[in-house]
Amino acid sequence: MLYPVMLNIAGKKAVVVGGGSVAVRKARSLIEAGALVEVISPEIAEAMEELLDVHEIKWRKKEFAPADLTDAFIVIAATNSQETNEFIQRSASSYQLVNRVDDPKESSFIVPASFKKDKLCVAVSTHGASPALSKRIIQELKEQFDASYISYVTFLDECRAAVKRLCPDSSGRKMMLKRLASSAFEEKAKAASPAERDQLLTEIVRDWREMQ
Ligand SMILES: C[C@@]1(CC(=O)O)C2=NC(=C\c3[nH]c(c(CCC(=O)O)c3CC(=O)O)Cc3[nH]c(c(CC(=O)O)c3CCC(=O)O)/C=C3\N/C(=C\2)[C@@H](CCC(=O)O)[C@]3(C)CC(=O)O)/[C@H]1CCC(=O)O
Ligand SMILES: NC(=O)c1ccc[n+]([C@@H]2O[C@H](COP(=O)([O-])OP(=O)(O)OC[C@H]3O[C@@H](n4cnc5c(N)ncnc54)[C@H](O)[C@@H]3O)[C@@H](O)[C@H]2O)c1
Repeated sequence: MLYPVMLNIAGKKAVVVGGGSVAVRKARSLIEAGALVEVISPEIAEAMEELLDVHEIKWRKKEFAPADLTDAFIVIAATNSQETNEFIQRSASSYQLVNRVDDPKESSFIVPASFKKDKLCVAVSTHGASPALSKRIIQELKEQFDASYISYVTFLDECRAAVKRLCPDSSGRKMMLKRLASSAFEEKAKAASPAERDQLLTEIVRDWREMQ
């Protein structure tokens, strides 16, 4: 069983070895997360050239060598050669995170299918059993999270900051935060205007104060 996490890789060096369609997909998501991406490959696909045109990423036009991994936080072994991918993995230090796109069992992490919009991220993995199914599950889940849902999540972020500021005791905070996350509150918040939303938060804080 793998351990699911949300990694902060902003400003960290990410080395993608290979320049084919799989490398492109991984490079794109690393860029979105703010990593400093370096692509190592003698050849790159057109879609990778397009990424190079619009983003601050480096392309080292060469075959992989262990020195390419210096200072890398994350490594993606995405060549079409099993031997090379294995060599990349063996060349990494134990503290570097390595994803081998051809071998989930030997990877220190695998990449889930995901949907990200503002504060909401939904990720699905089948532990490599069926990446195509992970992708389909995400496409189906995506339907549930329309613009009103995303703005509700953004509102919850503001509410959380307000509740932490206003309420010093942890059980009161927990009570309010659970109420904000309830489906009843979600329905009200999604239908409300910004001014009405502020009023909804005020009511929750008022109810808590009355209980004191
Ligand atoms: C989710 C997604 C994220 C991403 O890559 O960004 C992702 N693969 C995606 C798509 C996809 N990959 C493949 C197909 C063809 C259909 C099929 O095989 O099902 C499709 C579907 C398509 O392309 O439509 C083929 C494939 N994938 C792997 C192998 C090697 C092997 O199994 O050994 C082979 C066989 C190669 C061969 O045939 O030899 C391995 C992995 N792929 C993973 C992730 C990790 C496990 C995720 C999980 O736990 O579910 C893991 C283990 C490692 C990793 O890459 O991290 C991304 C969807 C992005 C999106 O939503 O658009
Ligand atoms: N994880 C996934 O989601 C997934 C999906 C499909 C396929 N795969 C696996 O990923 C592999 C790559 O798929 P692809 O479609 O991107 O392949 P591809 O053939 O399009 O690209 C391979 C890339 O690796 C580069 N390369 C080869 N040897 C190299 C070396 N020694 N050093 C640096 N770069 C080197 C090539 O220049 C090329 O850019 C497949 O062979 C398959 O095993 C994984």
